[in-house]
Amino acid sequence: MRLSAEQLAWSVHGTPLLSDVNLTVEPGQTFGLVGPNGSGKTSLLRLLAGLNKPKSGQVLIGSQPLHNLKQRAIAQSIALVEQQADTTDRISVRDVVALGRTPFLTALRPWSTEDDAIVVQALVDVDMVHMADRLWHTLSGGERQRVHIARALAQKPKILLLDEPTNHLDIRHQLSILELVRQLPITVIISLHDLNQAMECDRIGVMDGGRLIDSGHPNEVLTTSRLQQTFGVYTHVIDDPVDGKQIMRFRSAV
Ligand SMILES: Nc1ncnc2c1ncn2[C@@H]1O[C@H](COP(=O)(O)OP(=O)(O)OP(=O)(O)O)[C@@H](O)[C@H]1O
Repeated sequence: MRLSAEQLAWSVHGTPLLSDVNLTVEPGQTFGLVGPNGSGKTSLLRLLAGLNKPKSGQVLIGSQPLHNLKQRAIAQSIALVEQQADTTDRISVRDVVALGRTPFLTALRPWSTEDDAIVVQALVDVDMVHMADRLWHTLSGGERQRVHIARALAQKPKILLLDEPTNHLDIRHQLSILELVRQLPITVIISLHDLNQAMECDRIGVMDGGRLIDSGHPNEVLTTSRLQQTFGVYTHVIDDPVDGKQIMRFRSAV
């Protein structure tokens, strides 16, 4: 499903935090959102998920303006994995993931064995099935992160929004989650601080000061001059002798 933002702006107490964001992510694409701390990545993802209301402009899923849809209808299409989602409830890992099925349950369509299977598959996908009966509050940061991703996968979204999903993960789980996300046949927007990992996305958008200042193919967007100007680092680009891909080496802060 296509996701677009048209002339999006957002402000808090009169302070503009996002301005003039125009973006289209085609069905099935993985779009990497990068930018320095405070550049507006989380704010944009929350607007795209319908959690914050734009001050002006609109978000479209397919051809439907998001603001015309009820929360339940949005949740049937879009899943968001936030950076800091927490709960103090005594709830098992399996039950956290089962929450992903909530938008699809009705009196006429109660919980079924199909939902059980979807929950188990989501736990398998993030390598957490062995902890299905553990209580949420006993998990480590990285384990919680993987459970949140499983909850979003159980939602079977057409559009998946992920806010720095790898920030607590060990390297093996970083790579496996990114590989999983890239292979999903759905539209994905993922914010990432690891710019070498972002290079694996189909397209990249760069946020700076609440604006989407550039977007396009990773090689065209993450140039050494962009890294210097926007991220404040001097970078060398080298070719990986194994697969010929470009690797960025960050030498020093500007
Ligand atoms: N509810 C709010 N009230 C006031 N300021 C806010 C609010 N939400 C975000 N901001 C500010 O908006 C700016 C963008 O924040 P945002 O969290 O979107 O950045 P980010 O690019 O995701 O940053 P990071 O890489 O550090 O996670 C920051 O300066 C932040 O302090």
